[in-house]
Amino acid sequence: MMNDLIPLVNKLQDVFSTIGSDTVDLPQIIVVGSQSSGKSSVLENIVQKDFLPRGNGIVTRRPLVLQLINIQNTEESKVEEYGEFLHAPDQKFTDFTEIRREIEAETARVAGQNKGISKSPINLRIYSPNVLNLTLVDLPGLTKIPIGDQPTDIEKQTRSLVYEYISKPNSIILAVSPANVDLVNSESLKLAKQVDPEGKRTIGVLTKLDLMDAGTNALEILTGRVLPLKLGFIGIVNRSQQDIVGNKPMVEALKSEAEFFKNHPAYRNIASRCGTHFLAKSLNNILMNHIRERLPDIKTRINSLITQTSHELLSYGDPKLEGKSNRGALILKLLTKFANDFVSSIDGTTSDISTKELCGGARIYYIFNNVFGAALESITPCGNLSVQDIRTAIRNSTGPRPSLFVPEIAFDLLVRPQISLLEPPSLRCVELVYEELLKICHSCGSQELSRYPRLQARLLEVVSDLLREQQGPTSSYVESLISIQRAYVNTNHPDFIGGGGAISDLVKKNEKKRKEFEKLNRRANNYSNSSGIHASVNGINKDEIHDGSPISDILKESSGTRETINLQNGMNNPSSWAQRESFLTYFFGSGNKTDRTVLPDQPVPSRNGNFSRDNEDLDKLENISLNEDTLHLTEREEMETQLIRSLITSYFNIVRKTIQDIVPKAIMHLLVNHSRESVQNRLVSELYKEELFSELLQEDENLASERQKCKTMLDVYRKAFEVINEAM
Ligand SMILES: Nc1nc2c(ncn2[C@@H]2O[C@H](COP(=O)(O)OP(=O)(O)OP(=O)(O)O)[C@@H](O)[C@H]2O)c(=O)[nH]1
Repeated sequence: MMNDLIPLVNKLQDVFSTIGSDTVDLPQIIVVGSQSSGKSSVLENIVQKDFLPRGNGIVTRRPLVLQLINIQNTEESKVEEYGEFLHAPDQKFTDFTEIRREIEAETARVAGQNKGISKSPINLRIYSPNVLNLTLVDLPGLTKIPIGDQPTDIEKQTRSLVYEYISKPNSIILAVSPANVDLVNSESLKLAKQVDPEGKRTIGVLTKLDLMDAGTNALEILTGRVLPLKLGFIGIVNRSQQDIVGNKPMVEALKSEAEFFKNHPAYRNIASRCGTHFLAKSLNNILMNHIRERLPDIKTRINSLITQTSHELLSYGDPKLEGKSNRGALILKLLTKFANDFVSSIDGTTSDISTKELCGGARIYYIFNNVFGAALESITPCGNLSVQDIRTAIRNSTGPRPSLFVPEIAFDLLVRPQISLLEPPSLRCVELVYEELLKICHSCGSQELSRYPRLQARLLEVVSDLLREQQGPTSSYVESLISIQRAYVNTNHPDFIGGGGAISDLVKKNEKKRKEFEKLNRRANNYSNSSGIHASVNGINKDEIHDGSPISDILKESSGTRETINLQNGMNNPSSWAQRESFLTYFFGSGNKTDRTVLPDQPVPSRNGNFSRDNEDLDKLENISLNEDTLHLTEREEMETQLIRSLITSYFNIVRKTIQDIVPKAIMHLLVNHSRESVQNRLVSELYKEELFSELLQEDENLASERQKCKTMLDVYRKAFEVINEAM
């Protein structure tokens, strides 16, 4: 069972190499060393074959994933040693020189001739009775100076490649250092220390022990007294350059190595823990234990990858709905999903509600309450009406001769266009909601739907058409809501300040005040003209008028202070009370529209401010509004203007309230709810047609390939899981 672990990881390695992903950190031994430290020699010794490229400069320029598989000789026959590349699975390399050539060719193919390095690994598997099961990754040697046409940042590139491999927590670092160089200068150990500071997963390999200066030895290092590594240091003697040139056979080299340790005075006692054979055995043990330790975690990891990837695959579409016979069901499903998304977005029940901005239904309510509300509020009821406009209206409604009820006609005349001011914001409100609905429908849809861009486009088209169809009638309806308000000016509205009831109340109140005042006045006279009492009477009266009387409210709303002062002065003067009352009744009658008080025929001011009973030429009268000197108003005109303003404001506020209330209701009913309720039916009736199916379900190429990739990954993970399950 233990011995099956390395082949198991080899299998996993192969499985994962097909997708070129390192989503799973598999246990493997990474060989790291500076150039000429003897890396290749160590590997060749382990394999007991010459098979690695040799030469000057960096020879290893791509990671080499070397899987060693032990095969046993049978009693009858000796098995054949051979190598196999993952990139050429059908080729069996029995000649190891061919393997070297293939590595060189494959390196050049991807990394170029004598140039830089590449991250993409070469996978080589060697079957031999002389190897123990092992998986090693040989990496480019750490270099300092670029040579040939190597890129100037070759050192950085190599380092980052090495770093990438050794920083994975499941990898074991085989740090090769030559014994004839001070250990503190070992590049491989320096790098290993960065990713494994406690030395838990680093094995030190000391090469070139035979090249150390006479009288020196590495016993201190090999026994772990210089640098404590949990997995220890192992001393090695590889073939020298001379041996290589002289083609010294591998078997001979291993023999010489064993002799070296056995006979060396310093290493004699630790000879059994030195040399290539011991290294291979140790690595095999270390790797097996390591795999056994990591396997449960790896299994869990693969399991979660399966879940994750199945989920992702599902997001591309239900595999049960694949195939021609299921096209109808698939379209229906996608239509329904789209319609449901649209509805739940409006209802605010969608699962992925944005937290960054208002959207969907909430945004529609925001439009109603804030945008529309603010737009209506910002209209000043008489903002665009000058004193002159009002007086011109009064004069125009008077005609050539001053007649009855003139200011009421003027009020009517002036208030209608003011009501029209409510139309643009109301129509804008319809537009905003329409745009929001369009936005909602653009945000509906899923990964699955985006797989079918034509269907998606048609869905959007159909819903946009539906919305557009509804927008027209909604706007017309809202327009007519404003027209309705303009059609009849209801001065009897209970909230209207000029309403019959309100005015008669005002008149009654004023009458009461007048009587009280007269009573006080009489009493004051009885006190033989005591000046102190007079003052107090006047004081009381003034306060009362200022305090909450409807007319003073009207005045507060007015903008012109001059008019206000005039009117108030007039009211403070008891003698003008009768005149004031008749003035109010003149405007509004005595509370009964059919029974209006007729004002005595009074003179109307002409353009030069004089009263004239003569008939004026109509044309001239119209021109008055253009004439500067007409701005001089009589007291009476000021009062009229002021009152008309107040009436317009009061009436406008009533209409505005109604519009603010009714327009959102109309939009909800005619545009939002209607689209919400009919979207599903509309989509089905427009798109659920057999003859459209194949066109609508044309897949997006990119997404189709993404989905395929996802499917392949899932297959790989499932296979890996199976492999582990069989072994555990
Ligand atoms: N005498 C002796 N020479 C060695 C030993 N190890 C390696 N060499 C020599 O050192 C030189 C470099 O060895 P390689 O195995 O090619 O070193 P490398 O680390 O793989 O070098 P690159 O592939 O260039 O990164 C060769 O000439 C080897 O013969 C050793 O233990 N003793």
